[in-house]
Amino acid sequence: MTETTTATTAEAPTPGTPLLQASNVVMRFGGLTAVNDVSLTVNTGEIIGLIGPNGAGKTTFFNCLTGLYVPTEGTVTYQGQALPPKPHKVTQAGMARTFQNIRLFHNMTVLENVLVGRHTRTKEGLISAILRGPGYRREEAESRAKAMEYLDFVGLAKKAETLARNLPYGEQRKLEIARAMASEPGLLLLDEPTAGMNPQETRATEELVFAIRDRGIAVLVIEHDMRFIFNLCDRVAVLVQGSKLVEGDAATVQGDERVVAAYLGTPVEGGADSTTPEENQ
Ligand SMILES: Nc1ncnc2c1ncn2[C@@H]1O[C@H](COP(=O)(O)OP(=O)(O)OP(=O)(O)O)[C@@H](O)[C@H]1O
Repeated sequence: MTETTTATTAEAPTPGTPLLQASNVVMRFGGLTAVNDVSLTVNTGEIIGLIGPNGAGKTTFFNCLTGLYVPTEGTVTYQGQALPPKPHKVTQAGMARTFQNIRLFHNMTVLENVLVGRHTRTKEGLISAILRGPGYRREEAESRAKAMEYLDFVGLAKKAETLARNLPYGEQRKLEIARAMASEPGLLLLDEPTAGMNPQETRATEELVFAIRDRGIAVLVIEHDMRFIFNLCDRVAVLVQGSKLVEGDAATVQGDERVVAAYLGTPVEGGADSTTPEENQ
């Protein structure tokens, strides 16, 4: 792996240029089409929201973008390059993500979790980071300083030596964000970052996402909390039953009767029908 020491902010391309381009992505599981011909562009400097009722295909679409799934059809490019269907290569290319179900190393400290997140930006690989090989130790001082910066950024610097499993739930989500940022992405994908948070934590997360954007990192976020999404996002795409129903700014999406119908379970022309009510707090 190659070393990249310059912060993403300094390398960020001109705001408004396409970063991620997903074109006509289809993902089928046997007879089920979980993602149906979805196209989405995220430009530099943008915060884009992805919403939709439970089971609409949001996480599956994320998995297609980040190399966990190879789409049945369609293409995904990052800065104009096709993305290899391997999560670590996608991270290396500049896309990092968090997971709906938090995936931390629970028996490692908060700081160690962020250090693991830096492995794509250091010469030493993930295994060496976990096993603490000699090369890893050499790079540790520099990586440690960087990791502490990210912990400070998300407000967890004081908990650096705490075991991840001992953090309250909301802070575990923040730690996932710090770990993702440690790979110095150009685009951060957040899968339900406020799930399980109280309103105060949710507002703090909103501020955190704005701060991430202000550092030159574009954000694509899945979330069920509508207030959060509409406060935050430049554009919002609505998935219903695997298909993109609407995409636009907050006013456009909120005013679209097909979106209201999809969330309330009213039949909609074109197949977006009878969806169960959503937990849109
Ligand atoms: N690995 C898989 N194998 C088979 N079916 C799957 C798989 N992953 C997802 N699905 C199905 O694909 C559909 C879309 O699921 P997905 O989790 O992407 O929805 P979602 O919009 O993220 O839902 P939620 O808001 O509840 O997280 C669902 O019907 C789900 O059961």
